[in-house]
Amino acid sequence: MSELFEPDGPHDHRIAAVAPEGLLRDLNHAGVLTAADVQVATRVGGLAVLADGRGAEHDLALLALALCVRSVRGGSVCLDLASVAASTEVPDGWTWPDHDAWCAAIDGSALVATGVLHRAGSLVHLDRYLREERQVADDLRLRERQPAPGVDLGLLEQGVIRVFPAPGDEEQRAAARHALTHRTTVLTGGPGTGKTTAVAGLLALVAEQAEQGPGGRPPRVALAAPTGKAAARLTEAVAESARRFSTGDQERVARLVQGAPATTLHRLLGARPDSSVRFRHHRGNRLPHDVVVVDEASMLSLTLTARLLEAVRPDARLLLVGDPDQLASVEAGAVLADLVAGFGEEDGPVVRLRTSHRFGASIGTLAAALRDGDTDGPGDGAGEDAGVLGLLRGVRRAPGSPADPSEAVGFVDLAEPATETALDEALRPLVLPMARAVRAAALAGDGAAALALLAEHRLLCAHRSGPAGVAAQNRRVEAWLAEEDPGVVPGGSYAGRPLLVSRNDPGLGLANGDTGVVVRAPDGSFRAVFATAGAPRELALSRVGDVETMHALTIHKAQGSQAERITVLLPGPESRLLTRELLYTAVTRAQRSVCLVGSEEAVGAAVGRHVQRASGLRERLRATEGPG
Ligand SMILES: Nc1ncnc2c1ncn2[C@@H]1O[C@H](COP(=O)(O)OP(=O)(O)OP(=O)(O)O)[C@@H](O)[C@H]1O
Repeated sequence: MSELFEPDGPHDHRIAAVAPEGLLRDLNHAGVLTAADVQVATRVGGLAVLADGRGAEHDLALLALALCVRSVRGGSVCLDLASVAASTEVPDGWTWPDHDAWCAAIDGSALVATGVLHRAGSLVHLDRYLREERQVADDLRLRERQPAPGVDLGLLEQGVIRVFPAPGDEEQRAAARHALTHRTTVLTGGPGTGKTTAVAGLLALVAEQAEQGPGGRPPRVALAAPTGKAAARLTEAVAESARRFSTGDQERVARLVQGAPATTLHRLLGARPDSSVRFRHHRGNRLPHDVVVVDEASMLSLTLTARLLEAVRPDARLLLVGDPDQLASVEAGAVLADLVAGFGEEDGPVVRLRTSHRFGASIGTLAAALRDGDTDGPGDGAGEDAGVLGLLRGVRRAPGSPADPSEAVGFVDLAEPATETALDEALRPLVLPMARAVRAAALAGDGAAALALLAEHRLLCAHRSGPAGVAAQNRRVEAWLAEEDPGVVPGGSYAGRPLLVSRNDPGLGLANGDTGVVVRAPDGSFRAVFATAGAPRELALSRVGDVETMHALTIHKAQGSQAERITVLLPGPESRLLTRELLYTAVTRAQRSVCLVGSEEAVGAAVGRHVQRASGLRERLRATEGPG
């Protein structure tokens, strides 16, 4: 979903200076198309006409091209002519072209003749995305047709029962059997359903099989994730999950992980300084690994998936792990959700874990209601089947009530629009005690304690700016701290200032998304201590470059991380960032309790706004032979 903008006036930079009269200009002035969308469409349209040698380009074809560019900007892989009308707000009096006339104009255009656009049914693709979509579907289908990897089935069965012995481990046993006996496994499940534990078990079983193989050579394993933070967490989480296993299996996992700690997918594929979409590993120079595991696969874009599939050896095992209901990649594509929908859950590579081993029932119930998009529930809004609002009404707290760690879900219901006073009153008891405790530990010079306290609570916002955004909450918490303690300088650095790393810095050993805190050293100077994989990392403040204050952070940045207690501050219902996926991702960051702060209207708006990313991938995967 692309965001609309409200032009400030005729000189707004998003208004195209030279848009010719007609459809494009109308939609640009209405804030549907940006100047860039219009300029790309008119420039490329002009070039296509020149190459094609016929007359001027048809307005309707240019409109499709501009909307394709807009769709990609909003995360879709293509434009869906059938749904664009329903999902796009247009000015009064605007009418969408007739579907058949639009298709005919596109088909007869120079844009199609020169291969810029491709139409199949109601989907219109830009060339690059069509090629990537076809490649992903073809590579996956080819992998499905490969002979199953050779395994000793007797040894596998013994191993599966040893690693996952309990009756409650059945889903993980099935996942491990699938992953060992297939080239491709798409392992999905909500938070805490034991995906990481299943990965750890799979590694133990692959290692055991290799011990019996020729030469006993250990398998070459790559663990990767789309972001540095998720990769660092994966290394730790796999080792941590293996603690459930016998000593022998723990050692198997430890040997594999120590030899190859998780890395970002970009680094695994071999990032090149000259290109962000081409890598050192590709079809002609495959990755050497026997097993490639990609975690947080909901964040995979179509382009990165295409590059991954062409780099993995055809006979290697590939395991994509993630929760398809979470926010998708910032770039175009919702590949994991497409794989789940396209392959279905029977007989294909998709294996789903359903039982949550982490939450108390209520966070799980709220997450499930959000996933199903159930606002009010089928009944009277109470009891087991209640929808999201029914559940929240049952746990409503008065603004100003303190955090209650015994309650897994809470809801502070604010009238719309929330005033500054109401926000202050609601947030203060939920956020300030922890900020104070972090400051006290930091003043005492206890970096480890300050980091541990910081990890207990996160305040999450949808937006960076605006009254319910991250920047305003950072200012709010700093003002509270400064009121009671003049040592806190709002906007400056002070003991207890929470930090969020905003750029990878391999030189300092910091990854984008790492968290830290400023502490007072024994000599009175300030130092920054970061929670990185392994031991905390302490640095002089002067060496730390790209960091932000983190009394609050965006839900997008929190994806892939967790905290004991989460407070979610909802923006007003009009916010177009507010979607079901966003709220689901926020709620599922909580390990013990979550409190939503906002209006019922905002909750309703989030549940009702389901991100639909247009893509042809699921249809391609459903078809035995792709649609071409
Ligand atoms: N079969 C099981 N029985 C009981 N507890 C389990 C089982 N599998 C995993 N757990 C525990 O449940 C918790 C969540 O497991 P795990 O981290 O593997 O889930 P996940 O799906 O990877 O979660 P995330 O949402 O963090 O990706 C962990 O504390 C783990 O030890």
